[in-house]
Amino acid sequence: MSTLAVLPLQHPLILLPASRITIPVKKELGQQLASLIQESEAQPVLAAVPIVNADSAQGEAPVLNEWGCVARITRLVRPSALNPSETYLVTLHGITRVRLARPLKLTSNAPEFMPYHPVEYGSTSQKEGQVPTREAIDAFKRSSLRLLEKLGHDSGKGSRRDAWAKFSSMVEDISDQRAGWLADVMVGSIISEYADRLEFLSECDPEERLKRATALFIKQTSITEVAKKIAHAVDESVSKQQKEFFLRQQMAAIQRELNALNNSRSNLGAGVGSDSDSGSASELDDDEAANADDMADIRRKIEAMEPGSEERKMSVREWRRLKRIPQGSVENGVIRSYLEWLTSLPWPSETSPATTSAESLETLRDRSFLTRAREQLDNDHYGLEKIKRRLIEYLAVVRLRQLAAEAENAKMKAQEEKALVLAKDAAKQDASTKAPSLPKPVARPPKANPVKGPILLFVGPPGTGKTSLGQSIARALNRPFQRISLGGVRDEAEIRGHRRTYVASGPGAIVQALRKAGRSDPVLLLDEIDKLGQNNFHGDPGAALLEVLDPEQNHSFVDHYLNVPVDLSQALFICTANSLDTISQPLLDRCEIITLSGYTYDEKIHIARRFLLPKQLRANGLDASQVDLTDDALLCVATNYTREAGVRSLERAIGSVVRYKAVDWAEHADGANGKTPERYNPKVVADDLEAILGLARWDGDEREREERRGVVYGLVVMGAGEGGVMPVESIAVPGSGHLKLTGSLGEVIKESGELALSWVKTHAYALGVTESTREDPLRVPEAIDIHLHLPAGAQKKDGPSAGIAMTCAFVSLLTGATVPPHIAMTGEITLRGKVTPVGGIKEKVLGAHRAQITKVILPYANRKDVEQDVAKEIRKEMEFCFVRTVEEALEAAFGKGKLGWRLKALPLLESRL
Ligand SMILES: Nc1ncnc2c1ncn2[C@@H]1O[C@H](COP(=O)(O)OP(=O)(O)OP(=O)(O)O)[C@@H](O)[C@H]1O
Repeated sequence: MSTLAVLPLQHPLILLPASRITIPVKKELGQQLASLIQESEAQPVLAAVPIVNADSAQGEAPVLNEWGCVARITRLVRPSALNPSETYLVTLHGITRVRLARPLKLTSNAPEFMPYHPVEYGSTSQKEGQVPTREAIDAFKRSSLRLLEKLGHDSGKGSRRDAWAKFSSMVEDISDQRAGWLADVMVGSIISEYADRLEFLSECDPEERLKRATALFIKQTSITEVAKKIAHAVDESVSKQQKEFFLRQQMAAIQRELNALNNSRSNLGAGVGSDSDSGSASELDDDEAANADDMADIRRKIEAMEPGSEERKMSVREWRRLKRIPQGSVENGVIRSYLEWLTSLPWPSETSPATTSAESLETLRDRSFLTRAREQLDNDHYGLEKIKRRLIEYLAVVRLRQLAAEAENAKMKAQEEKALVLAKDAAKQDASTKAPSLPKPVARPPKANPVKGPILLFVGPPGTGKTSLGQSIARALNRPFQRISLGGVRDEAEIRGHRRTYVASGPGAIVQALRKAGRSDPVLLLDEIDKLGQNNFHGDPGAALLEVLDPEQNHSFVDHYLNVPVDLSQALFICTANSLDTISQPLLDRCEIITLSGYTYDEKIHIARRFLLPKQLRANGLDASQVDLTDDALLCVATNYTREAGVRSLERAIGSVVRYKAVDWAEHADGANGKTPERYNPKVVADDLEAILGLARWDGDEREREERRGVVYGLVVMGAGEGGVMPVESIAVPGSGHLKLTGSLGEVIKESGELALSWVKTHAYALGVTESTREDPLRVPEAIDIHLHLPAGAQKKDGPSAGIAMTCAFVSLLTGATVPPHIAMTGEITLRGKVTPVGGIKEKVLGAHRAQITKVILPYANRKDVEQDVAKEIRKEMEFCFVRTVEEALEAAFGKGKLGWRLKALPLLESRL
């Protein structure tokens, strides 16, 4: 009997001989173990005895097993210095069984220290040294080999399987004396049942131990078998579910087919449009039937595609992929929507290879086509004579080219057919002599030359009828009309589509429009191309448009999403823009510019009467007898409420008036508030407008214009292409002879200001501002700065056309003479005092007319613009002064003799220059 330190092992830990465990121990215990290690020379041993009652963790006194295991402490890991409260880790290696010589009673805090206790080694008993009987060893070997084989089989490939195989070879080779030891090793590593292990620990007779191990292994083998069987059963039930799902899917497909068959039968029986059966079908079945119908539709469309064409090849490829991919998967949805897009485009088909539709061809062939087109334009738009004339020319060209292309097409087709007949004859002759040759692939039939008509670009302020002219052209040509809004398009993909790899990708605006049009020859209106985003990291949307608009390239336009060339050569493109400034040069080069500059009041009244009022009456459910808008009232709306180049706000205002009258009429008709239908007054006069539309926005605007020193009125064209009047204000402030320019001015307009001041300084003596030619009017008699400002500072302004207005402003400021507020001017000046022509005359004159300016000063070279572009009524109503020099401009602005010229001074100055 000897004494050993007893280490109680927490429930359910057990250490068997020949096994190893690593367990955490508390600080006190760790320290005790550490001192044990320090005291002993070799690796110290202790008795690891399991605590058998599971409740000891909850504070009950622990009960130790009678048997334990002598263990060698092979390793002790101390907690780190940084965190000393951590537990120790001790690794024990079981050596042999040990029995407590007498029961050891522990207090509840037992695991915190190791008592020394007398023990008896199992090996000292006589039984331990005995060799087990042959039968026991054979039974043990058999059972362990069987178990190991099962474990190896179930663990699949890898290191575990190898470990079991190693065990097997050990079992086979083990000597009879060592069989007990092997039983310990195997039970330690295979058996996990606590009670079994505890019992096994108490068995010190090798014979008995082998028998017990045999029993345990047999039990384990059957457990493994049962577990496998259960797993297999679960597996089977899952695959059964899958099978059931698959069969259900098939059943649904069969059901759909039967439904389709029934539907077609009932349609045949009851005639098309009958829905006698539909009541009995469930909504849920409808969905499936619709799905099947869609697929059939896609299939039909693919079959109708021209054989051998790119689109057909692509569709067939995708269709096959679609069939392979299970329904309901994401990929299936992606392919399906792609196929839906691809098949919904108007591709040339086997039956109609020519891309221009029969209806539009018929319209073009009609001899009265141009007369009808003219009628159509007249019916839709008032005035715009020049533009209509240009559009008729355009339509004539489109017609001629299209007809010529058709003729060419017919000729090519005839040739092709002839060649085909010849080839067939030759094949017949060949067949009689040789083996039949393979059929040749069908090539795309000959195609009409693309119609390369000019691309029209309508430029003008909002509401001048650009979009509606495009619609009229489409109506005249009997083609579908589609509008593609490009305002704010920054991403090339919006025009060309996103590649299919993107989530939620789709085709671009062009392909979408083509699908909506349903024909390959629509009129496509590219609206607001001046608002197209510039080149950025999303690509260049303008560049994509260039390809669309280029007749040389657009017969094979590739949308990123479809990835199949689309023929756009039959489509007619019309662009619209408010101004040309932001349109890129290459894009402008492709277009023929048609300018719509706005309407005179007279034209507006006509447009309102003929088009806008009837349209609004229709929209609001009234007829002409219920609203009588007098000319005065219309003019008042146009002048005081909606001062614009176009007629959009006018239309809106008329809409408000009509709605007001609609309410009024309804009240009278219903007899509300003592009103009767007889007392209803349809007339709307100018005085009623304030009650309907509120206070006039522009009323008295002219009165605010004042005749002041240093202020003159210039003419401008604003961003949206609208002409108007802008004051040029200047004041003198104490300073040192500098010029300050404000109002968000660009480089050119700033230079123009400096130019004007230089001219004025040079002519200061002649104008009587200074007493000698050497004096600087900004320094003598007092040193001043001139501050010139153009209001609406938030709006960017540029261009040279404010030259004469600025000169007049400086002259007015320095001389004290003033320019009357009914005069406005535009014109560029040179350093030598010449007035050179400027653009936008029509818009500016119309703007001046709207602002009730009665006299405009313009460069002489712009005379022809006024004569050609400005309506007669306006020319009659306004006075035009065409000037060649600044002196003439000053005289026109200030009035004859108002400025005290020292005439003799001029030649002197000239010669000095
Ligand atoms: N000459 C005209 N005759 C009859 N109606 C006209 C005329 N000009 C414009 N309209 C009408 O004015 C309205 C606005 O025209 P539209 O939409 O074509 O303007 P837009 O020039 O395209 O403007 P935006 O630049 O804002 O797109 C339409 O209802 C149109 O029918």
